[in-house]
Amino acid sequence: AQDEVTADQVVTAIEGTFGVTPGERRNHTKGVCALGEFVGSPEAASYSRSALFSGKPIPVVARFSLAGGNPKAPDTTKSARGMALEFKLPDGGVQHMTMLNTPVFGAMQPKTFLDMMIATKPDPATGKPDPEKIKEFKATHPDSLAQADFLARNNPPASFATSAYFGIHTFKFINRTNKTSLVRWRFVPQDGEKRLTDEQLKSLPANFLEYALIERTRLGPVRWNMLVSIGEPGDPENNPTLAWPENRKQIKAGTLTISSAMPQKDAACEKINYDPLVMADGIAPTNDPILLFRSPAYAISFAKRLGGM
Ligand code: HEM
Repeated sequence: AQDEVTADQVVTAIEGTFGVTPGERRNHTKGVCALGEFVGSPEAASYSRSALFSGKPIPVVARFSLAGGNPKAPDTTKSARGMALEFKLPDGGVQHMTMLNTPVFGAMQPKTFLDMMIATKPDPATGKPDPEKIKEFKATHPDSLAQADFLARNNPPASFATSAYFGIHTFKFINRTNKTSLVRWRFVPQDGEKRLTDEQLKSLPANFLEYALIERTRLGPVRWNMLVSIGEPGDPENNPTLAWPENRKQIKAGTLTISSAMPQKDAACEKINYDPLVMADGIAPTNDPILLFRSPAYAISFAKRLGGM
């Protein structure tokens, strides 16, 4: 049954597919740290009483990453990119947002994610995943297709600074009168969305994203608009593989400014567990089974890497 899948099983399967880099994240292993701030808008404050939307600058510790447990994954890999944010609120509270550059996720239930890890495990004979197993996985897991399709059709970003990042899950905003709104958020780059060309996919070296972000922040701050869509009755609430209709009411909830970036070793983001369920008053989770499953999986990965495993 679906609910028999444990976080331990899934982290073990990630390790089986990608191997283990001791002391490092089991997933999104390759990444870069960054620092900045967020300023929320009054319109967002009417939907959420979170201190995030007070209008005062909120310090942010960010991490940009490549999906997967390979610390040497080429930056041209057609996998997801991540942006994780830790907001440090004035009252000492903390808010996390841990996002991908795909509008939807590739699993409706943890079992699909587990089966994907098992199906993509390299065959010892070839060192590559078995195409037959991947075919079989896709045929039996239709909830995996939308994200895979997005990644196949859209080349990876040319820079972490030229990508949009999506919260993917539905969350709840709760305002001062206790009114709850279902929301989905995304961060859209003021530098514009720019992807690698097919030519660059073939010609670029394995490592350029970290350097490009550090160089970009040296030229001046990098900004994203935080956009929030307000859900309507019937919009999928617990299914991160389904997008919402395009015409939902959308507000600008704030501006993220990244002012510096640095290699992750010994930097502020390295020892953060960007558990997406770390939330402050005014924002709350839905019952999305993937969202709820992430927390224990990240805790296992975090405990292992802190222990040098
Ligand atoms: C069953 C679903 C998922 C599992 C099992 C999973 C597992 C993991 C694990 C084990 C880590 C490393 C945690 C650490 O050591 O700190 C991680 C990191 C990450 N995950 Fe997930 N994940 C899932 C779904 C998602 C989804 C839906 C998103 C985005 C909406 C996402 C975005 C990220 C990002 C951006 C990171 C890197 C965070 C950082 O920079 O520290 N993951 N994931």
